[in-house]
Amino acid sequence: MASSFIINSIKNSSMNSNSLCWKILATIALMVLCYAILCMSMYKWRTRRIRRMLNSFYAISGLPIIGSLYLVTGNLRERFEKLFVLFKQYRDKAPVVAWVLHIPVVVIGKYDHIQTVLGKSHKRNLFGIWEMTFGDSMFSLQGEKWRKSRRIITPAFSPTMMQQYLPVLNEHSKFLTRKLASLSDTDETFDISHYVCSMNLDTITKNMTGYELGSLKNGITEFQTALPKTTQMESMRLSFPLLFPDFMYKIYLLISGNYKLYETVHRLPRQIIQDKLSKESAYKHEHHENIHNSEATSTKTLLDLLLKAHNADNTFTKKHVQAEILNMIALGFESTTLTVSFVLLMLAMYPEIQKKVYEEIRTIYKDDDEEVNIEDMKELVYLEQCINETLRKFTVVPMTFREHDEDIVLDDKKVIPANCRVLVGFYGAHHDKRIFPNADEWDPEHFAPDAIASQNKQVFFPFGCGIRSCIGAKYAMMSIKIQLVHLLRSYRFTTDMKMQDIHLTVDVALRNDSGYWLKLWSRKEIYENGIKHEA
Ligand code: HEM
Repeated sequence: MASSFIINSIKNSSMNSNSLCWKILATIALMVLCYAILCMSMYKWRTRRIRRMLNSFYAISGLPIIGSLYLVTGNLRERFEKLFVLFKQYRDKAPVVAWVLHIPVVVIGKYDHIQTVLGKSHKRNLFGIWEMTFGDSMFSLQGEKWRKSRRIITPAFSPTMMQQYLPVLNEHSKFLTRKLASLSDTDETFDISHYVCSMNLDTITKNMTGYELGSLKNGITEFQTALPKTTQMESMRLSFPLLFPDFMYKIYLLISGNYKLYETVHRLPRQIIQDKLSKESAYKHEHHENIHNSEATSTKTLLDLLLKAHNADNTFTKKHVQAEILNMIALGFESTTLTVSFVLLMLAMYPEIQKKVYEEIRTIYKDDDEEVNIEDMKELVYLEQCINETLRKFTVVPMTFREHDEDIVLDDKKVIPANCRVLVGFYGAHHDKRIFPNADEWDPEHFAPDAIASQNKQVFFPFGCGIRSCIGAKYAMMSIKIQLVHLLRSYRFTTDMKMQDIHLTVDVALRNDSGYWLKLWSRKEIYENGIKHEA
């Protein structure tokens, strides 16, 4: 009797506490909903001019609260496929309006609109995405702060500095070529991007900071594994409106245990700076001289420029230096890795074109060990056509966002209102058949000298355009060419992959979800042993 009384009271009290819990949760949910509705109404009121002006634009359908995001749900691969279908569907109607939650976004994809918008715009607005990765760097900053960073960093890409980068690029490319020898002349396929990735990470780190990472020699670093995960997570954020506010995203990271990925990513620039400062202090100690006059601090790398700026101006903090180093390494190594991997995959799929590239390389370089320099590179016209075609077909940075302080009149008299976000679709412009007749194929003839001469306008934006275009464009092209010359003059690449095996995904960059699976055949071996595999 007593025990059943106790059990009943426990049951009652747990039912009571359960229902109390539910009541509290329901009240919180109601408050959150009311707050969201209030914010949205205020936002609508503030943006009434934008909405009125956008009435003349074709609008992609949107649902309450989530807007048009329901059209591009799924994993990154599914999202890109859906985006591509949407792009085809709305291509001729562009510019169109889509809705990210309740926020209107004008989507443009025609080359003349891109030129107009990027020519006038200084402000990249990515909905706060990637800010946790790239923080206070030039990539995320706006206005005067961005201008200051860009001013400090620009000299790192001067002609003199570009000359200085050549030895490391040549040396690392030779090392990669030697390393691949163990994989050559067997029928086994391997994903070339893993090797190219390590090499590019080592190269950009060494050239920008003087730091030896040694990931190609010693194996993949934790930075290399963590970085793509953070950028992918941040891209997925766009599909989950609940994760838009930074504090919600941080809670998610803490609960899922992914916060440590960010710690790993941010550890590398800290370590590089620490290493540099320790070396400087050891040098100073040893030579008893003012470090600022010493050889050890003469401007050799981007890191030297950044530390100099930091010493001269305390508003340019150590945090800024760290962010800029991370930004350069991250943006630099991923984009060049993807381009080199895609070019090799395409050349493996098109042996006739590979043969033509090889012959061009051989007319300039007779010896396998010859260094590649800036003057020779100008003669690699056909190789450059192949690189450009790859950057067109697989636009590594397929889109960006802008926001303007003033109205922008597009050529056909449509006006994008001030303070309205714009999604700039480079990928769309690169797949316009009026400009690139064979747009769905990989066809280097799109960039043949005659074809380019007939286009007296800018229609190709691999590195963006305007004031916020890629600061590393020249470095990237130089690095890509040097790697390809070293690899292609030593090996012939083949693949079992077909175009239909390529499945694109997009986070901060466009990549092939199914990898870059190649076989390679040593050219010397073919030459010496009689023609086993015709080059
Ligand atoms: C194939 C290689 C590369 C491609 C396709 C590429 C593409 C781009 C594009 C399209 C933009 C402009 C985005 C926008 O307008 O919003 C950009 C910006 C940028 N890129 Fe690259 N990039 C490459 C290599 C590099 C390298 C090697 C570095 C550094 C060494 C670099 C550093 C940057 C930085 C810092 C920005 C931001 C510039 C600013 O906001 O002022 N990129 N890149």
